[in-house]
Amino acid sequence: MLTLRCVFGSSAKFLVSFPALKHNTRLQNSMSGSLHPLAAVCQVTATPDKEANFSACKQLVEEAKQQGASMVFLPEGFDYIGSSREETLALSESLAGDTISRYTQLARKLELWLSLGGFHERGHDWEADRRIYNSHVIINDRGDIVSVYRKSHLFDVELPEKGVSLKESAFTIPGPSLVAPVQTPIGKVGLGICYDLRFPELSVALQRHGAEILTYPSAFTVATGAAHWEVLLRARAIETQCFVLAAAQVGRHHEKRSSYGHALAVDPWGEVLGDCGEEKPGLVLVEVDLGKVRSTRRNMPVQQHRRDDAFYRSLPQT
Ligand SMILES: O=C(O)CNC(=O)[C@H](CS)NC(=O)CCC(=O)C(=O)O
Repeated sequence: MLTLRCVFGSSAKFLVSFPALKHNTRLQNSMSGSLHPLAAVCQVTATPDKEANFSACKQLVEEAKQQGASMVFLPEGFDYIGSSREETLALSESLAGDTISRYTQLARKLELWLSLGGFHERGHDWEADRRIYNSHVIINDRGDIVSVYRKSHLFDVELPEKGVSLKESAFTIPGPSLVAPVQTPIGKVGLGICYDLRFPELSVALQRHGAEILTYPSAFTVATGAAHWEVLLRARAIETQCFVLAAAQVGRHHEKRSSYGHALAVDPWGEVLGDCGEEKPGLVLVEVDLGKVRSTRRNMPVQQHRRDDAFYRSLPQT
C-alpha cells in the first residue's frame, strides 16, 4: 500500500491509503518518489470573501507543489460563493481581471498547471445583460490560459422535500460547446463542471475527442451529493475508462448554502483512489498512471463495442 497524505487546512493532517503500484522499476518522480505524475484534487469552503478564498486556495496549491503535484484541481466557485444573485453578479470578473491574473502568476511561480473550475466570468455582453458564464479555466506552468470551457448544463432544480432550490440560469449563460481535451503533464484532460456530471453524453463525447482524464470541479448540494455524487463519478469513469478528478466545495459557505465535499479521484476501473471527506478543506494526491487507461481499454474495449449504428437513427415501430 502506498500512503498518501490528505492535508486539511494548514495544520491538521490525516492519512489516505490506497493500493499502489507494486513494481517500482522505472525512474521515479524526483520530488515525490512516485512513479507517475501526481495530481492534487482539492476541496475548499469558499465564502463571499474573495481575498480569503484566494489565500486558502493558494495555500493548498503551495502544499500540493511541495508534495510533488504537477497539476492542481480547484472546485467550482473557488473564487467565491455569493449569498445572493446580486452579490454573485457584483463579484464577477472577466478573464483579464485580478483573480485569474493572480492565479496565472501563481502557476508561473510554482511551475505547475491549474484547473480552476467554475470561475464566475462576466459574459461578452456584460454591460448590456449583466450575465455571467460558469467557466473552467486551465492555466499551464508558464502562466498562460490554455483553455476555457463554459458550463453547458445549468442547475435549475427544485427539490422542496430536500431543501434544494437553485436557479443557475437566473444569472448564468450556458456555454456554447465542449472544448477539446487539453494535453497536460498528467495526460489529456477533458473539461466539465459540476451538474454536467449528470449528462453521460458529454463524458462520452470528451472521451471520443481523446480525453484520458475527466474533470468535474463541483459545488454539489449536501442532499444530492449524499444520494448521487460518488455513484455518478464512478459511473462516468467506468463508462469512459478515464480517470475522473472532481475537486469539490465542502461545508458552509454562508447562512443559506452548504456543500457536500468528498472531493474524489477515481481510476479508469472505477476504483476510488482518494476522497477528501465531508468535514473540511484539504487535498488528496493521486498518481495518474495512463497505463491504467490503456490496459482497461485494451482488455474491455467498450468504446469499440458501441452500437451507434443501432441507436442513433429512427427506431423500428412495433
Ligand atoms: O452558484 C455558484 O456561485 C456556483 N455554481 C454552483 O454552485 C452550481 C450552480 S447553482 N451548482 C451546481 O451545479 C450543483 C449541482 C448539484 O448539486 C447536483 O447536480 O446535484
